[in-house]
Amino acid sequence: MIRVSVVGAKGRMGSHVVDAVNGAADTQLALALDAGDDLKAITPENTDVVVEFTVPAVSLDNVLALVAQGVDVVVGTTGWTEEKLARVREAIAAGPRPESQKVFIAPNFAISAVLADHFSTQAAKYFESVEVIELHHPNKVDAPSGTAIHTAQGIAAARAAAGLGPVPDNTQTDGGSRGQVVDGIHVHAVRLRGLNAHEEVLFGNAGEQLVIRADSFDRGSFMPGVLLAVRKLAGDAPAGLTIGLDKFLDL
Ligand SMILES: NC(=O)C1=CN([C@@H]2O[C@H](COP(=O)(O)OP(=O)(O)OC[C@H]3O[C@@H](n4cnc5c(N)ncnc54)[C@H](O)[C@@H]3O)[C@@H](O)[C@H]2O)C=CC1
Ligand SMILES: O=C(O)C1=N[C@H](C(=O)O)C[C@H](O)C1
Repeated sequence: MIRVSVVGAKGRMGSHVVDAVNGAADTQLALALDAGDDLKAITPENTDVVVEFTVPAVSLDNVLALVAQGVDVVVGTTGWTEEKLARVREAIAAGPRPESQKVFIAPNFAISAVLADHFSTQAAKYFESVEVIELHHPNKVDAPSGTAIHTAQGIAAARAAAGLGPVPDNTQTDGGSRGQVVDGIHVHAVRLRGLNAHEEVLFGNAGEQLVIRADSFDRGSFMPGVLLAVRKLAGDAPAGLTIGLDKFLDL
């Protein structure tokens, strides 16, 4: 049995992870912690893998603490920047298990979103225009979504590798309607009661359009991906920091 501790266990995602861990035949819940609890309770003696779904403001500190305690971590929380990722790599190198420590961070665990991201990166070099729209429940604290940032970054990298220039845009005045620009790609965020997690990537050429869309209607859609990551970290995932569920899929 893989012993799994959950940090952020009372949250929307954390509570689903607790249920998923309790419901799977090969995992068992070790500790379920939330704000105010002492992370030091999680040790290699009681936990094989920690799953961390909290808030962007605290996730880095949680991961650094867990790495210092020598436990492997699956992270679903958003808000990761290159600077924060560098801090995690440094912590692994300076931690108690530099050769075997595993940390896995995924902007999205739903297969539909991972594939939409993957297909968007593939499509990127064939289109002059592209914009990303993400749509979420209004309780979400960050905008744009971590997934949308990741998608935009992947599209921008693919465009750069193909030698494409900037997307065409003759906007002369903008009060914010053109969205946030991530690596040159415009990203728009919608918050609407009734929605869960959705992303649409619009590609355009003269006379044609491609739309790639992923819809997660229920948080249960993230759980197979979370359990896959837990099993990979308890199994043959490489040591060090790994980013993106696509690394564990045969894409
Ligand atoms: N990677 C993925 O597939 C997905 C990622 N997310 C991301 O996961 C994160 C959490 O989302 P939700 O569960 O909807 O948020 P939420 O607000 O429902 O849950 C966050 C939980 O973290 C707890 N928390 C806050 N500070 C803490 C601390 N220092 N230590 C331990 N627990 C602490 C809160 O009390 C709360 O229970 C967000 O960043 C969200 O964007 C959400 C859905 C899917
Ligand atoms: O807060 C959410 O709900 C979600 N957050 C993640 C993100 O910001 O990309 C993943 C998914 O979109 C749901």
